[in-house]
Amino acid sequence: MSAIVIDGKQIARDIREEIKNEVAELQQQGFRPGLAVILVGEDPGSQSYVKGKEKGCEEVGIYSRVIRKPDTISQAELLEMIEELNADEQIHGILVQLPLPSHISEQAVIDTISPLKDVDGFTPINIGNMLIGAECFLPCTPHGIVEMVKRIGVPIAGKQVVVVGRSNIVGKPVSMLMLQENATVSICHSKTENLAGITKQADILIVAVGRAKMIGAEHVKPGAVVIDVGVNRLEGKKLVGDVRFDEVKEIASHITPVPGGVGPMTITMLLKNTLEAGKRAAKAKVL
Ligand SMILES: Nc1nc(=O)c2c([nH]1)NC[C@@H]1CN(c3ccc(C(=O)N[C@@H](CCC(=O)O)C(=O)O)cc3)C=[N+]21
Repeated sequence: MSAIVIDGKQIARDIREEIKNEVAELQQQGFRPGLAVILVGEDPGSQSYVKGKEKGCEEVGIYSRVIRKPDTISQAELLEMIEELNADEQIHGILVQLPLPSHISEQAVIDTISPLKDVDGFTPINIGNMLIGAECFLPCTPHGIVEMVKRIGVPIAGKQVVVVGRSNIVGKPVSMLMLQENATVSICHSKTENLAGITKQADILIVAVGRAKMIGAEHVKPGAVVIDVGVNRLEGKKLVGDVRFDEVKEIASHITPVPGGVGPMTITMLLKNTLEAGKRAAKAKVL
C-alpha cells in the first residue's frame, strides 16, 4: 500500500491562517510585527528562499524588509547593519540568510543578533534555552517538523525517532525537540556504522543530510513515518529531497514530498516566531 503523502503546504496554510488572525489583532492595537531579512550575494537558491519568506510575510500581514548586499560586503559592515536592526523599533525579527561568503564568520554574525530578535533560533541563548525546555525562539525547520508530525496525528511519545544528519540548524535541534516530546532518539551521521540497520528501527525517520536521494527502501521499516528535510537542486533546477520518494512511498505509512513538505513549514514557523517577537515587544511597550 502506498503511503499518505503529507501535505506540508496545506498544514502551513492552516497555521498561517491562525498567524494572520493574530497579526490582525495586534495591528488593531497599533502594533505590526516586522521582519528584516539580510541576503548577501546572488546565490539563486538563497534568492528563492528569501522570496518565499517575503511572500509569507505579505500573506499574514507581517511587515518585511529585505536587505540585499553584494558578496563583497565586509564582516564589519554586516555586523554594523545587524546592530542597527537590533535597535530598530519597526523590526522584531532578524534573519541573516545562510550560507554567507567565506570571508564572513557565521558565528560572529549570529552572535551579533539580539536573542530577542533571533527568530531563526540560532543564537547560543536560544539554543541553550531550547535544550533545557525554557521559553525561546525554536529553530524554524525543527519546529516545523514537530508541528507537522503532531498535526497529522502521529504520536511521538515513546516512539523510536532516528535522525540522519547532525547539523546545528536541523539534525541536532530536531533531535532535542523530539526528545522533549518523549521520543527515544538516535542520531546518525557520516561516521555511523550500519546506517540501514539503525534507520530501519525508526518509527519516525527524519533525514537532513543534504545529499540527493541517499535514503531508499532498504533504510525504512514498513509503516514508518518519513520526513525528508533535503533541499537539493539538481541541474535543470529540479528540487529533490534526500529520500528516494517513489521507492520509499511504497513502504512508509506517511512521507513528506520535496517540494511541498518541510519547506513551507519552515517559513511558517519563521512567521510564527516573528509574530511572537512582535507580541513580546508590544507587551514590553505597554508595561
Ligand atoms: N538564516 C537562515 N534561515 C533559514 O531558515 C534558512 C537559511 N538561513 N538558509 C537556507 C535554508 C533553507 N531554507 C528553506 C526554506 C524554505 C524552503 C521552501 O519553502 N521550499 C519550497 C520550495 C521552494 C523552491 O522551489 O525554491 C518547498 O519545499 O516546497 C526551502 C528551504 C531555509 N533556510
